[in-house]
Amino acid sequence: DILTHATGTGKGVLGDLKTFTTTQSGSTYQLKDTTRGQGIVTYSAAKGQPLPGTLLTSTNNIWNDGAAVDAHAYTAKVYDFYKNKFGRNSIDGKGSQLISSVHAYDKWNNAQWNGKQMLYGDGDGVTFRPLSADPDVIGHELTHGVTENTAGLEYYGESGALDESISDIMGNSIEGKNWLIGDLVTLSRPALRSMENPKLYGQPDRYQDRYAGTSDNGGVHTNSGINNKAFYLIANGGTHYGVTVNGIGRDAAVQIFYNALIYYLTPTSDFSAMRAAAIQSATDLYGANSAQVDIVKKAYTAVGVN
Ligand SMILES: Cc1cccc(C(=O)O)c1OC(=O)C1CC1
Ligand SMILES: [Zn+2]
Repeated sequence: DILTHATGTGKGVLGDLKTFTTTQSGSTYQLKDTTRGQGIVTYSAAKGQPLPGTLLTSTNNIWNDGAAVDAHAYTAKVYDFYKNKFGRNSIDGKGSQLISSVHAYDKWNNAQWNGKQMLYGDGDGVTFRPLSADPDVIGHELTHGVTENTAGLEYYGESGALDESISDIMGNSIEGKNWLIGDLVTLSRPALRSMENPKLYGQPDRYQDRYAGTSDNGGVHTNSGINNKAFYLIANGGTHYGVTVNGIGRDAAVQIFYNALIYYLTPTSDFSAMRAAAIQSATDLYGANSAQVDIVKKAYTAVGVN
């Protein structure tokens, strides 16, 4: 069969109509976008099929699986963000295929990068709705893949919290609005995490209040709040524990963190190394005596990281 790309239409989980790129193969359409890197391919892993599950197809290019529509359309949005803003071609920089499986497991309140692909649960309808419905979730999961291919931050303790924070920072920058993570998919509360006020959802907002226990790989989803707050202060500005920081905007701030990720962070980087990496990236971009470098220093001082 001759394979040509086509434009599919469908409603996302929240009932919003969207268009996305599909592949026509004879009289069938596949949820496969061959116009981006080596492809964006979206599967259904319903009923516990072995991953990635069943490639989604349609006979008329009109799609009614909202979770799949969102996963496919938002993965293209994340791909375009990395390509257009950072010149990065997919997770590995070489256009590697972006594979997503929706309906993973049973009422799974989780989203995951499993080292090879993205997985999205449907949620149980109490805690979460289907997790691919929020672009910051897709940006978060795909960024775990980018981090693995770059700094390789170890997923434990402080380096693990940085891995989590970098994923939140990229996911938030891709969504490009508010400072909440997962706000479109959480049902039992307004959001999963707040970068503006981490304490709203049980995260520390300064280093001295960090979690030092062993649960959740040493608190990777808890202590990420400290670095998320530093990003918020650099991007938006604010006064935190008496330290006032002027914001430089989300767009400039995320460039500092992407450069830190690909040039300076290493598998065992801790919070202090994150501060140094962000200062060095700002120095590279704006000069040693720039206002931006001073803002980065102030933000990390505000969250107690020196
Ligand atoms: C919902 C969830 C549970 C456990 C791990 C993750 C994880 O990917 O670390 C997860 O996904 C997120 O945090 C996304 C950003 C909302
Ligand atoms: Zn994560």
